[in-house]
Amino acid sequence: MMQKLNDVRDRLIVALDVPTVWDAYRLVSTLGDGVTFYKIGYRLAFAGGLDLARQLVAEGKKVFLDLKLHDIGNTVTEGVDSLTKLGVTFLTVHAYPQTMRGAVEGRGDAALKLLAVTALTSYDDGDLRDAGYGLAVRDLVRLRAEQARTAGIDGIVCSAAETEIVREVIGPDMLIVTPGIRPSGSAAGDQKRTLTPAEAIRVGADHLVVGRPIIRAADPRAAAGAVMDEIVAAS
Ligand SMILES: O=c1ccn([C@@H]2O[C@H](COP(=O)(O)O)[C@@H](O)[C@H]2O)c(=O)[nH]1
Repeated sequence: MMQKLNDVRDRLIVALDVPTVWDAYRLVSTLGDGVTFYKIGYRLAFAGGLDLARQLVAEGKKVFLDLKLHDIGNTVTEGVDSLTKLGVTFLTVHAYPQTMRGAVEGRGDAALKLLAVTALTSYDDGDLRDAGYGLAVRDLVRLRAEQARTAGIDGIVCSAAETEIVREVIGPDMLIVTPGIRPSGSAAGDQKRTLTPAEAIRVGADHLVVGRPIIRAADPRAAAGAVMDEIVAAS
């Protein structure tokens, strides 16, 4: 059985979607000990974020590398093998069967947990149709969750709105990580499938990813504290 993270603070993952490593450090220092888990995505990864990932790990933080890898199986295998050396906790790949099998092979025995991105939380059924898919979001998420479990992936990225159907498919041990979290009253921005922190915890999400509602808040530390209070109260 997979060991799930058990410090309640680890349930909140703050997306470091800032332009520079310097901005990221400033944010990490502002947020302090209340935030233990950070996500590095495209913006920072392409601006020195991989070295930052190593550094944050050395300082005792957990890091989620949200690179959403997708390529031919062999290239994914080799890329994931390189990333196992960083010491990060999570890495995303797109939930295509070849990609997921390649990622599992590249991860080998390393501690890195692989998460499969099912359907981006900025997509609704119309966006999937535009992209050439014949399935509604919920059906695609269900199918990809089944394929992820078969491939040996450790967790699923989906909207918290799909947590219950995903849990039915993957069982109790795999992780469910949910972006598209919006505290009530905060702007959705480009996110289309959103839930509040309390709702996401109540339906069974393991980790909530929050970016703009915290990092663009006038007081990011207070915003993160409010999300954490909701998580604790709903847990
Ligand atoms: O389906 C997905 C997969 C990843 N993300 C990432 O999560 C954060 C969300 O940031 P917000 O500012 O809270 O919207 C962002 O880094 C995305 O790249 C996602 O939103 N949806």
